[in-house]
Amino acid sequence: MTTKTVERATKAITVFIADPLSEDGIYPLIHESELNLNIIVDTGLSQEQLIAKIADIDVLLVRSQTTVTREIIEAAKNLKLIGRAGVGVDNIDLTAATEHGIIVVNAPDGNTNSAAEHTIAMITALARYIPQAFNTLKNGVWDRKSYVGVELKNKVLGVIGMGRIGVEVAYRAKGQRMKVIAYDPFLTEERAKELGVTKGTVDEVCIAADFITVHTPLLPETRNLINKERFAIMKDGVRIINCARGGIINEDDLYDAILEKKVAGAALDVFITEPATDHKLLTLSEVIATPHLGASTVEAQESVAVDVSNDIIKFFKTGTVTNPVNMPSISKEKLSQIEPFFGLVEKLGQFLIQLTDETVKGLNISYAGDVANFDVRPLTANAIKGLLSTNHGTHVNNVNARYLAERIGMNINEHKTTTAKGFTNLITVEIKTAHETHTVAGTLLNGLGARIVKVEGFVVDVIPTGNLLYIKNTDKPGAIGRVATKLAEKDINIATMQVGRDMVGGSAVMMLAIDNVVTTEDLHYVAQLENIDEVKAITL
Ligand SMILES: NC(=O)C1=CN([C@@H]2O[C@H](COP(=O)(O)OP(=O)(O)OC[C@H]3O[C@@H](n4cnc5c(N)ncnc54)[C@H](O)[C@@H]3O)[C@@H](O)[C@H]2O)C=CC1
Ligand SMILES: O=C(O)C(=O)COP(=O)(O)O
Repeated sequence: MTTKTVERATKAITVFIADPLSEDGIYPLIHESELNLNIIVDTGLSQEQLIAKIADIDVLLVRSQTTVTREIIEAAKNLKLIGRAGVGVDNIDLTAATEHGIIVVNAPDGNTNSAAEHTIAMITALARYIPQAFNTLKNGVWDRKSYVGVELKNKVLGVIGMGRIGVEVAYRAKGQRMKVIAYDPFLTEERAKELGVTKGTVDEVCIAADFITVHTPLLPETRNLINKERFAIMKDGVRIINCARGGIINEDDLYDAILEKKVAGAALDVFITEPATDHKLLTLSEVIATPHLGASTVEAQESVAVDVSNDIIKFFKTGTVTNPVNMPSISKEKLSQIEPFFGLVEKLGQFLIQLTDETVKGLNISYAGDVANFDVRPLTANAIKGLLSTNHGTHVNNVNARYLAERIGMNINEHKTTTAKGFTNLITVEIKTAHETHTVAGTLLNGLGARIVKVEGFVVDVIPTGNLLYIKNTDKPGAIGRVATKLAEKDINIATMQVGRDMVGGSAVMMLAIDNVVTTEDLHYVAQLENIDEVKAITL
């Protein structure tokens, strides 16, 4: 006997790098041997040029230069993942990405030190007029009079946004013997104490600080956070630093505040529109600036590129990522706890949607028993995926399931309880439409896999796979026989049959596993039988 080896060519995964990334940082991609990666580096493209090139790409990798618009996302028909080698994702249309089921990942830790160090450099340069003095000297003028600065020691630094970078800036400022007052919605008194900073509101920070630095993302709530009204309550001669995002500080109001001498100086690394070469703030001698260099160090660039490259590889190998932006972040350990339930919840969703012809308005999902101890958000997403994929097709995935459901007005509730009515785990999903409510419950049986154990409140034991018939009937003698006979007449073979009832002579259900797909005509045929109330075909 001869053995023939059939080599199956894996389809190449095209990774398109649209902004300059560290070559050393992308070595995980370059040296990846199991995945068939096709890496294209093409930077500095206009929107139109990028749109023309990305129809078939699987992964788009960017920094802050490329704005990933809805048009780009829609033009990239195969796009599965957008990687941001850095923190801020305000240049990516997250709504469009989520809507299209595209996962967005970033690299939140890799440039923290560099951004914090740059901020401290900017504070020092601002306090001592280093760029202005250097410029004068370069022009041949030895001017010691115009550049009398201020010390940092004992000055108050106001930090708005105490995340990764804000905290690192606060640490370093304390090294300069500055006093730090900080605001962050998540900063507790205990944490502030631990960090050795005073906790204040945004206004309290503005009132108390000699230097104010912002370290928040650009969000609707943080846009124009520092504006005319806030400048008005600041100390005269306050100095402002923005190494986070253009727009957190209102640029027009800052310009006016500098002209009015309210603000003694500003250090800016970021602008609302970048590149910002022709900006009115740059005409002011009180303003020093860098062209978005906060993360531009060898170390940060290598680190963020490694992180995002590793996440791309992880995604294509395991379907999970470490730094998701548009889906719940969940650790590997936590994911492995819920992994066995993924298939079950999806089937429960698929089952329910086939019980109704109406639009689903609400979904209640209850986790009982051991499963209630876990982070179940991805399971709920999978149940929704099961529910929606029947009508929305294959583009529903874990990334966009909840978004799509909420967009069509579905109200989603999760409930957890430790008591599981005799089961180790029990997941019950209920859907509500304008006129109907349907429920199904399932469990994982030790060694036997997934089972549907309740349908519309009736106890059953069904393997959730293949072609099923759900029949609701009145509990009268002969119903089962008549159904079996009719199906036989249509040449439909019954593989298994489960029956359940609420009480003798009351409502009853039959759950049949059948070998064929039934037609609408077959369903009508069975539905017309005596004492049969409802017949639904369910394919799982
Ligand atoms: N200039 C540059 O090259 C770089 C800029 N950045 C930017 O720096 C900023 C901070 O980055 P990270 O510290 O890594 O992010 P992070 O996510 O660790 O921290 C952001 C903090 O802002 C807080 N926050 C959210 N809304 C707020 C509000 N309304 N008021 C006050 N605080 C609020 C959050 O609670 C969080 O603690 C981001 O905008 C990021 O894009 C980051 C790296 C380099
Ligand atoms: O990580 C961030 O948020 C940054 O602003 C860094 O941007 P960059 O990657 O240097 O274009």
